Amino acid sequence: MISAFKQLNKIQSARRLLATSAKGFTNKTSKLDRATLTIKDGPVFSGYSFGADKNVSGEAVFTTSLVGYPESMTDPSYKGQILCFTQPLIGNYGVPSSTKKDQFNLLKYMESASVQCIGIVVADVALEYSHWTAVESLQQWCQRSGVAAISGVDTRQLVSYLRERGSSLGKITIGEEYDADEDAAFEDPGSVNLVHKVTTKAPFHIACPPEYSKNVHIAVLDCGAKENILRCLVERGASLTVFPYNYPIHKIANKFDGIFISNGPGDPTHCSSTVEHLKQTIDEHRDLPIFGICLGHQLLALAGGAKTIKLKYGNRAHNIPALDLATGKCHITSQNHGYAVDASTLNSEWEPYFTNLNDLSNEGMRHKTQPIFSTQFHPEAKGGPLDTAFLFDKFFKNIETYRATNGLNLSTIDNSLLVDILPTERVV
Ligand SMILES: NC(=O)CC[C@H](N)C(=O)O
Repeated sequence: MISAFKQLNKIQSARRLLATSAKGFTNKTSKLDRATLTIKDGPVFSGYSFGADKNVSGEAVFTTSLVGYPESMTDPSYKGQILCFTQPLIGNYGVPSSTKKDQFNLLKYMESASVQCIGIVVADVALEYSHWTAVESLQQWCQRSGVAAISGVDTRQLVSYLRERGSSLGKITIGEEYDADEDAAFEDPGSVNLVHKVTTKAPFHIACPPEYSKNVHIAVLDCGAKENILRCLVERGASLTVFPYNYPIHKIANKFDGIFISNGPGDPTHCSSTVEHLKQTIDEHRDLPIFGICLGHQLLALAGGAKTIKLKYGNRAHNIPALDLATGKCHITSQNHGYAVDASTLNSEWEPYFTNLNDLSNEGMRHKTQPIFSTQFHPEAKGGPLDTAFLFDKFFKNIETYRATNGLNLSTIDNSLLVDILPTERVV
């Protein structure tokens, strides 16, 4: 099998070499170096490096999103992965500022301060770009960020393989012809606790500007929260205190109006302390609103006694249909996940909330008697459609009800005190 792949790849790389030299794979100043993408026990693709001069290894996954490469590449859930774009031309609108902030002191264009995937794979890279927000090219951004990037890959062949065999380990190596037989071990980012790498190292506080404030205070468990999730909470009127993912949140949950559990990278079963803390929070604070997204959904499910599974190749796209089991409506959703909740393991206290209409996997759940719900998809989008943004409003509605019944008894933390004593940004 492997030698058949090698044979095929030799022919393909010879063809590609002819095609690319005919096109003159150069930018204004330099010729692109050769690079190789090697899939463990699978095909080898030769192409051209337009990123960092660095060999990387990780899980190779693909997204079918058409736009949003800056958002995807800075999404902490992609930590340690090699991301293949099926959209054949990537980079044509350049890359916006990675430091510019909005009125909430959140990054305006990016989902975190740095690129999180370790490498990208594209069929064709646009070395020239044009967009009013762009400050650099994708090539410049990858080089500056130490991210390996390979173009000239037949991404249709790669994705056919990954769909057939499932997500696989891969390597991008820079330089002349590369011999896969001399390969060192492939690194499996799924074997380590990736959340530990992306979570804030200490609590920080985001104060809601007075013109937006509804005096709501939410505790966020940061498993690698996307910036736009934080924005969706703050712009609806909440101040946020953001905690490391393993913070014993049950001990102080009564000081907040609600708990939010974020997205994040890797296998949810690596976060056993979070699961334990959530279990206690659910048991001890029975009317406290809780909302989880993606990894947050999976952790809540584990806390509720359900199980998670690894999907064959995951769902990474901006157009995945999810059936709302409460209303019978279909929403188009943004997704990025490799694991899923096994809905058949939800106990009688929980019910499925949404179902994926492509592969029928679970897309959300809700508690039957407590104000707790969660989604596998990303209602905050960035990139992707806003069909399910109403779920943030639902969380705030639950908070309103909670405050109406518990307001006077709530032992809240003085917001102005937190502004004074906590940092205002993620602690790295
Ligand atoms: N976006 C996410 O939070 C991803 C969750 C989890 N790491 C998965 O791959 O399933």
